[in-house]
Amino acid sequence: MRLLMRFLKPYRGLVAVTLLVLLVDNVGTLLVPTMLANMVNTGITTGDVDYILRNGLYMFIATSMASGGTVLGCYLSARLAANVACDIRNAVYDKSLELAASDFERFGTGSMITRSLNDINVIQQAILQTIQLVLPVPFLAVAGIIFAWFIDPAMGTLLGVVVAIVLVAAVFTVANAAPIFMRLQGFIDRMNVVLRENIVGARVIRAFNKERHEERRLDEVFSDYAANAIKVNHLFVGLDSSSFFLMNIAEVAVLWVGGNRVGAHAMQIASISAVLEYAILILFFVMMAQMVVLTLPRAAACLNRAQQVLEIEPSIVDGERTLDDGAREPQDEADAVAVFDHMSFRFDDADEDTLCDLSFACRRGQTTAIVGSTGSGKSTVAKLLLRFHDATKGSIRLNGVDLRELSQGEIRGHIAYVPQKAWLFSGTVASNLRFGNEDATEADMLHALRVAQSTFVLDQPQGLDTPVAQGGTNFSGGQRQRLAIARALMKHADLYIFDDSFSALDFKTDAALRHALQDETRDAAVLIIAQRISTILHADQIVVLKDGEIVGLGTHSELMETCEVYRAIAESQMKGGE
Ligand SMILES: Nc1ncnc2c1ncn2[C@@H]1O[C@H](COP(=O)(O)OP(=O)(O)OP(=O)(O)O)[C@@H](O)[C@H]1O
Repeated sequence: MRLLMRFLKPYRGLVAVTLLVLLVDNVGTLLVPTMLANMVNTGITTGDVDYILRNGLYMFIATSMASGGTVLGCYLSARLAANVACDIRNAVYDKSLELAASDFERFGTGSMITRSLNDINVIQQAILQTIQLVLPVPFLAVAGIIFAWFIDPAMGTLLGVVVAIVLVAAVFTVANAAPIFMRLQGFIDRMNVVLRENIVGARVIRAFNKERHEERRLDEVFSDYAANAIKVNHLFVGLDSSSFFLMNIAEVAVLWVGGNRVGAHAMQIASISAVLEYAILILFFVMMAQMVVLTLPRAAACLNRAQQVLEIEPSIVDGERTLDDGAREPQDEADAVAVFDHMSFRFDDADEDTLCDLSFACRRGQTTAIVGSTGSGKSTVAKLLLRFHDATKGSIRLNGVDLRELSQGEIRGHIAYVPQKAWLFSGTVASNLRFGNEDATEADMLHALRVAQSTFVLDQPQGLDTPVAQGGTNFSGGQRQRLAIARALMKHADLYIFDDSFSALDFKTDAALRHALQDETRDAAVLIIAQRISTILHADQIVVLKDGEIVGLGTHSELMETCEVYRAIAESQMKGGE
């Protein structure tokens, strides 16, 4: 609730105007039955045309208030709900970008998608329906009973008793329904996770003939959701029918008691229809409010889930220093761009260090390579440099400043990164390249494409405007890698990181690309993570990792003589046909 208040606060004015408009609508609606009764009881029975015309005008004004108020109220409340939902959605998204990888993993991608889309839609609907259908109920009920009481105190009392009975029944139903709605959101989360896995991994499922197995798994998840949704529908059906039954009973009671009162000359005939209208109006709103209130626990659960994301304290806190603060490595290390200083790192959920006591420097104008068997921690080195995680022991410095003292934006502004899995965004080649530099000219883009050996784009009829599907799936693995490299080259960085970015390239393209890169990155440090020895053969220094520890550091020829692990990797690849 606190969260909702926080997001409603900027719209205080809109909230006030919306409530005022709804009040005008409700007052108009309540006045019409009494005016109609007066017109019949006084105007028509006495034949007073002036009275009928005057009262008709008042009725017209009241009806205009009611109908105008309804239209405007619907518009304003829809606008308010949409704005608040949009703000919550943006806040959740912004927070998800702030979170460190380990923070994000606490929720998982599937749950984050449900929280950002489905949950916030539920909140939006709840805000809208609460304003339109729940908030008017107390006013309509109290004012309607008072109006009926003024027409005839006995009828007012009768209406009060009926409304009280219906309200007690509503409270009872809502209390029983709340847990079912709370569970529903959890099932949606689960469906999202399993569906995502199945859609993304569809080809693997087919390749392993696991369609039946996955169908059963999905069926289980869908059935759980369906069983719960059916319970919800039973509830609504029960509620609907009992509400209409109570409404009809109330109408009969009003006609019965009203008829007797007219027979006893205690009330005039048209007053029965006025009281009947108040009864129907109040009971209809109570019925609708009941339906909405039933869904509020679900909306509260959704709000709570959004709050869980918004309240999480990112485990990576931005520092305040900038790289222009003047700190530099000592004179003899002046060319060091990134320095690992006895750095160790352990994942939160791991029992031992993934990287242990790493010490090496990536120097300006030089290429540093990292090799090692799979799982030895190569990609983790890149992620630490980008501050997706913080070192557990020791430190990493960028241009002489400890990464923990810098903001993530500052760090990433000085690093160009090509991830292991080359991911492209839906759009065009140009829009993907501009991701690296918003102000890039066409000449900049063509240059980056040439360096990255991606001129195949220019052979396409649309050139730079060639469409790119989500993830870049309309390109081959090697083409995607080269476009991701071109995107990184759009940025003028101090450090270029290529995480296994040449693995899908043939040897000729790999060699041509590395040759072109040399000129391009002459003034920067380059870090290449690779599995293939041929890719890093000419690196100025090669770091050999084994189980997260450095077991060799030197050039290719030095390591061939001194490092057994390196020699074993190199020899296995030579035998493999290189
Ligand atoms: N988010 C994580 N939580 C826990 N452990 C992780 C996580 N990510 C990676 N690891 C572990 O850290 C180790 C190093 O992973 P990393 O991806 O750095 O290896 P790599 O040398 O790049 O492997 P590859 O060559 O296969 O890409 C692995 O044992 C892996 O299981």
